[in-house]
Amino acid sequence: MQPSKKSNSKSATRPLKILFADDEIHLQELIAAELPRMGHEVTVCGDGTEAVEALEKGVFDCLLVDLDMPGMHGIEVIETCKKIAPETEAIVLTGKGSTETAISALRLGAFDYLQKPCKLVELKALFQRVSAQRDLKRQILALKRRLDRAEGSANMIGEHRSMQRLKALIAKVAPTDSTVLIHGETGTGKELAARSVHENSLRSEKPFVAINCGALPENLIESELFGHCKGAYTGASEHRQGLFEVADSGTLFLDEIGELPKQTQASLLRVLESGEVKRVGESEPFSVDVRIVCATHRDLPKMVAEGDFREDLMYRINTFEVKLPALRDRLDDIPELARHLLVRHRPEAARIEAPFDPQAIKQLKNHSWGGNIRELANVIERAAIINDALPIVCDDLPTLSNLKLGASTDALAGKSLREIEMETIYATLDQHDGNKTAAARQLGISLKTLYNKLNADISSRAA
Ligand SMILES: Nc1ncnc2c1ncn2[C@@H]1O[C@H](COP(=O)(O)OP(=O)(O)OP(=O)(O)O)[C@@H](O)[C@H]1O
Repeated sequence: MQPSKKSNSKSATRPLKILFADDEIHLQELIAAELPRMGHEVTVCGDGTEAVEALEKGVFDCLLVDLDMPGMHGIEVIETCKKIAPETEAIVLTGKGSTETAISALRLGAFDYLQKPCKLVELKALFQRVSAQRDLKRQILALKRRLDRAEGSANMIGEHRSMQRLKALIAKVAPTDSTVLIHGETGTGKELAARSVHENSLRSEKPFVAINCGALPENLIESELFGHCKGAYTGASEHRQGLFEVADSGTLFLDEIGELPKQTQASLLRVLESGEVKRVGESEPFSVDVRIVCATHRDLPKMVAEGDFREDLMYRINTFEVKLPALRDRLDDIPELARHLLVRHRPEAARIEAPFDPQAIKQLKNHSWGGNIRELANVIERAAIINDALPIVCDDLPTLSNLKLGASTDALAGKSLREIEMETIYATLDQHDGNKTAAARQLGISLKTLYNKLNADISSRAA
């Protein structure tokens, strides 16, 4: 989707899909001609039964319904509408003297009522309110989902060169509508980076909606992304908006995109290319204006080569790729990060010059941080629970050997120190895919010492 020109949608009335039901022919003709002129799409029905059929089949933003119609009464239509499509706003048209019935309609959840003969300007204003109300509802929904995952602001801590480069890239790409692909190991801050893209974009006032593509069963993911119609499958008892709709005019963050099932990859590609979404079970697509940010810890080109990820989708999403550094490659950022994470639990840490004892910082800097900042956040949270005073000291942290080797002392007993040392060296090399410079840095020894130890080990085995 390339919606840049639509991003001025902050105050404009969003085009609505309106269902109109009235038995008066001249009104049907008027509405069929005038509503499209206001920019809306309208389906006209001559009675209540027809309106209910239309509600069963499609999704509407708004139902405009007369009360006194032959056959099914308007009130019944509203009742049915609230059952099968609770998100559709109902507006009642009443003749003189039926104000009481209109009030019953409001009690049933109707949005408002208009008395006949009504003026087009009144209708227009009402649709503006419906549109604003729907925007608000979407935002609330998105906020609720965000709140569930609330983890503070999108402020990315880190002054290491790699972080400075990353922040500069985000600042450049954020105001555009380009799709961004964020690559990084687990816990490196991919979601935070995605939020930062959103918050620095022109869409910052609009919803930011996140979904972990690996967290939902294959049969639910399409419905979660694109929505579904009532009856689309067993258990779909009402129409439901998908996240593309919820994120409309905002940003949709597709976390762990590499985990998306093959079939959904095809559907997603269609949506990204056409800018149109079709709810599961619905035949008519509708346009959405969504900026996409994806993230993965997987090697997508490798997945493509192995046939697990669509090549065309990869090229569609990697327009702008950013890589998040692992925490072990920016250990100097640890003091600031640790303070930032501690403030979440102990606000007073923000005002203290040294909320951590220097030895504790040293211990934190010595660890390999396979789980990156998420792991650091857990260690800090645990420390904040153990120690209710500041500064945090070494005793409040898990012991370094446990952290570093990830092994119990039982597993080490019976081995010589030399064996343990070599096991640690080989495990660290494995972690760094054989990169000796990175392994030596993490082990806290020089590259030369690492070579000496490896050579000595090889010679002793050969002897
Ligand atoms: N640069 C940063 N500054 C401050 N906090 C950060 C930073 N990066 C990550 N965090 C924090 O670390 C935790 C993990 O971050 P986030 O969820 O964004 O990582 P992720 O890469 O998306 O994780 P996963 O791979 O598990 O999905 C969060 O609490 C987040 O706020």
